[in-house]
Amino acid sequence: MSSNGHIDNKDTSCEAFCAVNCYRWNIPQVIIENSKTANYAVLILNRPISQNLDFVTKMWKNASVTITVDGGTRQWEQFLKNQTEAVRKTFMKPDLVTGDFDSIGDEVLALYTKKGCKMIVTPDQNHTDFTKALMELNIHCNGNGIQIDHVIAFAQGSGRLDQTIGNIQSLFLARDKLLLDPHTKVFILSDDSLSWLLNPGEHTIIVPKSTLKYKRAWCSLIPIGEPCKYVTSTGLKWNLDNQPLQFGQLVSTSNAFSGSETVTIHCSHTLLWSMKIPGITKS
Ligand SMILES: Cc1ncc(C[n+]2csc(CCOP(=O)(O)OP(=O)(O)O)c2C)c(N)n1
Ligand SMILES: O=c1ccn([C@@H]2O[C@H](COP(=O)(O)O)[C@@H](O)[C@H]2O)c(=O)[nH]1
Repeated sequence: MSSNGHIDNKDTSCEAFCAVNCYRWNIPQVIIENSKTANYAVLILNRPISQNLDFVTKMWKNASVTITVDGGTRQWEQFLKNQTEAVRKTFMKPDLVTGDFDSIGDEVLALYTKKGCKMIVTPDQNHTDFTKALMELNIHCNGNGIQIDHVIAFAQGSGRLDQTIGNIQSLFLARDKLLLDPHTKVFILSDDSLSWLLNPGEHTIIVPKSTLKYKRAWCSLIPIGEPCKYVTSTGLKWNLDNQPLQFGQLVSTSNAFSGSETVTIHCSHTLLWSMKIPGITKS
């Protein structure tokens, strides 16, 4: 085992990582009951917002910190434009607007500056605007005594593939470069897909009832960046039993739920987990 408590890639025995990292992912709390039980930040990345008004309103209003990221500010403005005056008034301005401001557009830049938003220019061209927004979120939280349990980044799988992959890189950077407090978890929400990294270790995922009820609810386990030598799962339609996941070999896409309220995953290396959250998009 490495000094930071993670499993070395060379350490291949299943038993070696059993006692190391245990995680419980209460997804109903993250996505459905957030107002009561969690402190979180919302980030709007530069993709059209496809979730329904009720969901977006709830997520935004109950967030401890809200950030629109560069062209994400334009997307937010577009989302508001499509709402009634009454709805528009209920949305406060974002706490921060960040980015290198190459895609926010002059008009929206001027509008949000005039609204009195805190505009933070992040010109560094070695990191994406998403990654830099996470860094600014950390500075904001530290400076204002805010503790957040998780971050929900509104994104989409559509659009530029390099940006979609870059967003997954941001998940790795947040974890490996400690961009945020280590207990703060980062989720990407694309339409009705929620995705996050599973560290090497044991995971229990509490599955929302809406997902269990939904006939075609899917989930996936993707070995991003490196093969995952051992994966054992319960609660899935196609469970893994101490099996490897690796591109060119086996990758668990289009998996499904068995009906159990919890899924357990025991993995030797990092996996990207994605799952369907029904009822949060417009259609
Ligand atoms: C090896 C390497 N490849 C590529 C880049 C270029 N690069 C990486 S992140 C980044 C900023 C991207 O900004 P963002 O606003 O997130 O995306 P954009 O819409 O401008 O492409 C740039 C230019 C780099 N600095 N180093
Ligand atoms: O196709 C896309 C484009 C962008 N993103 C995410 O949004 C931020 C900000 O993008 P800008 O183009 O600078 O406005 C970017 O860092 C990506 O995280 C995306 O996901 N897909």
